[in-house]
Amino acid sequence: MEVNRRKMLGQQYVDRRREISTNYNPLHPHIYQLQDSYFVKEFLDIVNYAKSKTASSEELVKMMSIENAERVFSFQIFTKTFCKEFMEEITCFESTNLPKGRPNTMNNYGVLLNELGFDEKFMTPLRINYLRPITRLLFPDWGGDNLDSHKAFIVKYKIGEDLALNYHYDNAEVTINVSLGKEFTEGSLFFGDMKWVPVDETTCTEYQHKPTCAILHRGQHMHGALPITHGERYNLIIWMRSSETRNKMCPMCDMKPTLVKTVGYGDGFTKQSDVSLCSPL
Ligand SMILES: O=C(O)CCC(=O)C(=O)O
Ligand SMILES: [Fe+2]
Repeated sequence: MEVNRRKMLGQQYVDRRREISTNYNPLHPHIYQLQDSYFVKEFLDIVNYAKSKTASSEELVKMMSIENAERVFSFQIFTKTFCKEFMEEITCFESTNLPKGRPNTMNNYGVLLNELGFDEKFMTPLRINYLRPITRLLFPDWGGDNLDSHKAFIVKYKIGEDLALNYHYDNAEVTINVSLGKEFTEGSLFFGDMKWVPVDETTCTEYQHKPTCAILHRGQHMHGALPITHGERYNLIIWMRSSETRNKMCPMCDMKPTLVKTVGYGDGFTKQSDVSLCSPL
């Protein structure tokens, strides 16, 4: 039953990807290919430092903001121009009648970026060449040095549509969450504790997103998004996965996964494009 559902989801992805690549005319074709010029200098400095032979996590975090929640770090990543063009691209795609898979069962809006064609030349080099040197130092215990796949998507909150996101953990070892804009009030992220800590023993802290900035956290660190009270909020979310870590235990059901072949990265369980039978969010 679950195997068939998985196969059907895989086929739906292939069909949507084909239909979108045939019929969608990108508004800003250049942004589908990652370039250094999309990043602010401070972020490139962080990456260069992280790549250096003598880099240490202690020195690396001094180049970032350390947030109130444990092991949550923030830094500016993209330029304003890039964020604007990226959001214009998403808005342009949203306005079409082309098919759209939604990021997960918690979001009714938003866009899966692999369907739009952002994986090969944008998200994959971003993960390998820029983010992994950082996660290698900050999250070695969560497969930070071998995050070998990802699921990248846009979440969107707007008055009259989705306003907030329930308290949850991600189907990820490490998550990066980038605020793209547009203009919004409220809508802070809140962090509790790791998922195995009872809720009544948890104290939450808030983080107010700032457009162009990224927040990096462990996927199993419980969090949610408070309602926006005005405007529109778009965020780029990349759930980064380590097959080595999750092949031993599925982060969603805490059991050893049973694998079934799929297309694309699936849920990131092996390097051979297989997917677990565990249900994602
Ligand atoms: O809305 C946000 O900033 C958080 C989104 C999130 O946590 C998720 O999609 O997993
Ligand atoms: Fe999340």
